[in-house]
Amino acid sequence: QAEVQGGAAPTGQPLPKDIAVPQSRLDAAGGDAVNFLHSNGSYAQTRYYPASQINTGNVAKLRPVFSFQTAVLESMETAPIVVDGIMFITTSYNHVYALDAATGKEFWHFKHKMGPVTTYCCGPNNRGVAVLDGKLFMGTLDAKLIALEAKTGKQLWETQIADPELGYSETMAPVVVNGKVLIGTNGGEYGVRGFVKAFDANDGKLLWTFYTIPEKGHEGVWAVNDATGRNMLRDIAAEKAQLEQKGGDFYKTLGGGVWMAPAVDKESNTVFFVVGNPSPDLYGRERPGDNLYTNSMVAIDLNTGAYKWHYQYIAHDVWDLDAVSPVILTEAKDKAGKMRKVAIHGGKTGHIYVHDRATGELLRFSEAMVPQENMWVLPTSSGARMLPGANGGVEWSPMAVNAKLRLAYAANLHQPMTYHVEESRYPGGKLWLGGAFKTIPSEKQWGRLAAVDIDTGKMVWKFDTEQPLIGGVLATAGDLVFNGEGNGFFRAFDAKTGKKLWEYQAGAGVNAPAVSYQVGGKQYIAVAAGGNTQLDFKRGNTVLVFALP
Ligand SMILES: O=C(O)c1cc(C(=O)O)c2c(n1)C(=O)C(=O)c1cc(C(=O)O)[nH]c1-2
Ligand SMILES: [Ca+2]
Repeated sequence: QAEVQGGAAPTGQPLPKDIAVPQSRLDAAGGDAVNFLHSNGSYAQTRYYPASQINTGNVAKLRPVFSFQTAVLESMETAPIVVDGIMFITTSYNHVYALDAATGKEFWHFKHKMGPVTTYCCGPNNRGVAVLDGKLFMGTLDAKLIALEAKTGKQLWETQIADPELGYSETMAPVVVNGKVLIGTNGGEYGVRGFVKAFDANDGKLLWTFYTIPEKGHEGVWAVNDATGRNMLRDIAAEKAQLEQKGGDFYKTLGGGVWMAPAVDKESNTVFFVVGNPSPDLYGRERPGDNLYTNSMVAIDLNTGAYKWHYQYIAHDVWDLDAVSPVILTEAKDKAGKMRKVAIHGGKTGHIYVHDRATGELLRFSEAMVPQENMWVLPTSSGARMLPGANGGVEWSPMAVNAKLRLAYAANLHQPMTYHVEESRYPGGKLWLGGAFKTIPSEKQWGRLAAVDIDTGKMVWKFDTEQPLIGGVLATAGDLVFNGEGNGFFRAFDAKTGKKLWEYQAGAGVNAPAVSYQVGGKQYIAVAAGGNTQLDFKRGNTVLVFALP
């Protein structure tokens, strides 16, 4: 139940104006070339920004306008939200700042009063706020949802989403729609039972819950192959015998986090998201069956949370290959050449999957964007080498789509790993991997920004980087693509060719998705440079903002 209070008082001063973002503005956000109202730009999450003042012809002149430093020197994954010249950013450990988006002047600073228990697997991250009317919403590491008054930073209410003692925690940016705040959970490394919940934006009351692990039927269809038709080397007979013997009660600890923002199709009233790995990550004997709906795309009803369809990429995953990069809603050709409404996902597997939006039917999967090897070798106690490693392919990094060019842009990793398994029982809300995935020190790691034709699945261009890429992509109507690297380089590319047109050294890892906006008719690009915990890229505490001179 929601309670009003809990948070520390914000420091600073109120905004000089009211923030007013009614539902109509959120609905129109994809065509709004002034603001950036959703963490991934719109409910369709294409991260395609419709302003072209900064474009292929002039981006070489892009230069910093200001750098805003937070008080928290830890990994930054925030997607700034920009409303009428005011920017809202978050940091690790759930601080929120409101600043002038043209000058960097700080208005207020809110610091969440963290509870004693936090159980995040991969860094104390936060990926941003959501906005509706005059309120901001943020999920916290101690598994709360809080609402702030946007004008002052004062906390309006907070509600406990789930029990952090059991491994529940929040890193994702919520999505607000029709008065509901939608949020999932992390905890795939802790034996949670994953979900997406809807809370009332007015008071934080729970409206519905969709569990990503059904109580009955999580064994699925005993799939032999993955989504691309490769045999996953399961011992189905042994799994069936295990299920017979132990029963299906382990649904309570089967994992299936949802830790990136869902997409929403208002026309069909549908919420689309992808579900992370089963628990424990590498030790499959604890959890016979397909482990539905882990490693799947899922569609549910916005009003009720009722199941519509799912498509599972990897049944009975034993490699921590979460489906995680946020779902994008766009259109693409089917095999017969007919344009269809689609939902797409970039996998840790290194494939982009294109689904019919109404049915989930897999229309195509792209060629592998990064090297694959030994798929699907089973983990062993001494370690089995398989590519991609457990971070992907595509990590949580949101992709972008330029529909005019028919291209999806994906930030990839190449990180050779060995997968190790060890017998392991549920440790009661503590980290529960059932083994380990280890990078191979003698093998080179690198990254790849890939542009994939969504109508054919072919990689049209690629730009290889020194370091594995994590953080996400922004595409703009200026035919540009923006992406950062852990070594501090933030770059702009020609969206058609992949030619590097501009770069800037930020001094700390640029491992967050960029955004764009305009103030007073001038277009800006903003990105956080705070490094990344999971890949141990150099930490920083800065949001950098760029514009033309
Ligand atoms: O299964 C999960 O619940 C879960 C959650 C998170 C997270 O919320 O940060 C990550 C992962 N898994 C994960 O597997 C992973 O590689 C990862 C990287 C990061 C990050 O922020 O850089 N988070 C997470
Ligand atoms: Ca995971």
